[in-house]
Amino acid sequence: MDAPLIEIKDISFEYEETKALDNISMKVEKGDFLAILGPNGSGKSTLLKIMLGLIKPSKGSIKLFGVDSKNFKHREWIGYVSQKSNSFNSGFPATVKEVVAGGLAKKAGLFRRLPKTVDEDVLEAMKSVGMEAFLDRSISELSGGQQQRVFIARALVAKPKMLILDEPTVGIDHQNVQAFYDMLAALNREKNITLVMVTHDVDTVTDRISHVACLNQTIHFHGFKEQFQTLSDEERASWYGHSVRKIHHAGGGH
Ligand SMILES: Nc1ncnc2c1ncn2[C@@H]1O[C@H](COP(=O)(O)OP(=O)(O)OP(=O)(O)O)[C@@H](O)[C@H]1O
Repeated sequence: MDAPLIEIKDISFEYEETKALDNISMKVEKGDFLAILGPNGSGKSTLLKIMLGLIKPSKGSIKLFGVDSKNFKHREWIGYVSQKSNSFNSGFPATVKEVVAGGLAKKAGLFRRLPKTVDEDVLEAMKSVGMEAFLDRSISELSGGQQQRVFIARALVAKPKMLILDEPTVGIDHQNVQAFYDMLAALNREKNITLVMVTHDVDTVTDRISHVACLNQTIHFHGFKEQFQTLSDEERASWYGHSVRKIHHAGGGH
């Protein structure tokens, strides 16, 4: 069996006085579509940053693709779409094609030039997110949801094995959120890309994902979504201090 793509063991992290993560252990296996749920300030973004190697835990260890994160050499296997990527300066002059090709920069740095297949790679990435008709448009002309798809294509163009997404549906209206999650589910199923996603859209995502992790400083639940669906509202509320559903609705502006 393949090693887990992410294996976190007994990790803690503090920002000066604030304890953000307390003794977290979890695994992400190849093919998982994991939603990480939790209220504001529960450590979700911090956990993603640790997975990405952007910050180091104060305690514990992390393995990526079976290798200690300190020795892991294939950062291009892990694509990242950050929370802020779609809050784009509307005057930004780049075309969609240029933005997506920019996702090859990490690889290009390695080989000092873009691969000859750049146009094909960009087209393939754009097809995966259903946006091939928009290649020559200016990025600033697109809607929030369309821009978010372009940023996913930008992460996909480097052909990652896994994508980490921090609240990817912020700025996307409710109707388009459904189609957006369908697109992610297709990437997971058809392209076999493992997905780890922070989200507040509990009700909308549960049909598409395979696993759920509930975080509030520590992991209160991590398992198949079918197990998550059998938990009572009281049980979920006891981890959060208030109900997960309430978080979903109250989080509309988040
Ligand atoms: N750079 C920082 N300096 C100090 N404290 C921080 C910093 N970043 C986050 N924190 C604190 O660490 C805790 C966890 O923050 P984190 O951003 O990981 O939560 P989150 O679950 O992603 O929240 P949200 O849903 O609001 O995005 C919070 O108490 C937050 O205030």
